[in-house]
Amino acid sequence: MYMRYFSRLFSAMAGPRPVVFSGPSGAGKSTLLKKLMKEYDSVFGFSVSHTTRNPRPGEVNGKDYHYVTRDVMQAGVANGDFIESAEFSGNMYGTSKAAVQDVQAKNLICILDIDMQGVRNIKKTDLDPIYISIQPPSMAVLEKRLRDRKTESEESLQKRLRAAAVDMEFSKEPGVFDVVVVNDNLDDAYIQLKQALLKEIDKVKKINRSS
Ligand SMILES: Nc1nc2c(ncn2[C@@H]2O[C@H](COP(=O)(O)OP(=O)(O)O)[C@@H](O)[C@H]2O)c(=O)[nH]1
Ligand SMILES: Nc1ncnc2c1ncn2[C@@H]1O[C@H](COP(=O)(O)OP(=O)(O)O)[C@@H](O)[C@H]1O
Repeated sequence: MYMRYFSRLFSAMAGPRPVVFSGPSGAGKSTLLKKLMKEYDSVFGFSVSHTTRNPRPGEVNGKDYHYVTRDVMQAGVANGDFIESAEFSGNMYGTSKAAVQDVQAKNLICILDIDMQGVRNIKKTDLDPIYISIQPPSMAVLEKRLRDRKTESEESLQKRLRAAAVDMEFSKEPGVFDVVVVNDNLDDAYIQLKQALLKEIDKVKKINRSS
């Protein structure tokens, strides 16, 4: 009870509550969070994860991810530099302590885009974020979006679809997510997302106005 109170108090002192975005690969997390960060650029900051996967065309090192080798990533994890890390579709991904601290130091709402293992692990920390799951309307739509995105090999696509089926079930577990947004029509999904975050957005705007 007291521990919970103090961890809340400390996270309040550290700045606004972070937001976790999770959901299947191809559900639309990047699309939605980029829209959000564009509209509210002085409110949200992105936690730049590390990954061992190769950059896609258009992705920028240090902005979308920190692209590193497995050796570098494993050394960082062993050194305690990461809040959480996971293996997804044959690659390592992880949130460094520095990634979150960089955003919180600017008094911005820190956005984490992480898979379901990341969600489970973040729940064991005192980060206390708002958990949002972005889900596709169906498996068929998800597959079409992933194919149309043209970023994955057939093997990678199949791995992502297998993980997606597990993720869709996970999102239904009671008490895991604060909000589940089904991304069918993009504009509707975006409105739902904004609705879920409005209170936190207003808080940050107020704090930043008065400082
Ligand atoms: N646990 C964890 N998952 C991450 C992290 N960064 C990205 N992911 C997840 O890794 C998965 C694959 O990401 P990515 O390769 O960018 O593919 P995409 O989701 O299809 O664009 C997605 O589910 C991301 O949410 C991280 O730092 N930690
Ligand atoms: N509501 C939507 N309707 C149609 N296409 C969408 C919608 N949301 C996202 N997309 C497209 O689907 C693909 C996957 O979205 P993306 O944001 O990359 O997903 P994620 O980050 O969850 O892997 C992208 O090509 C994106 O442009």
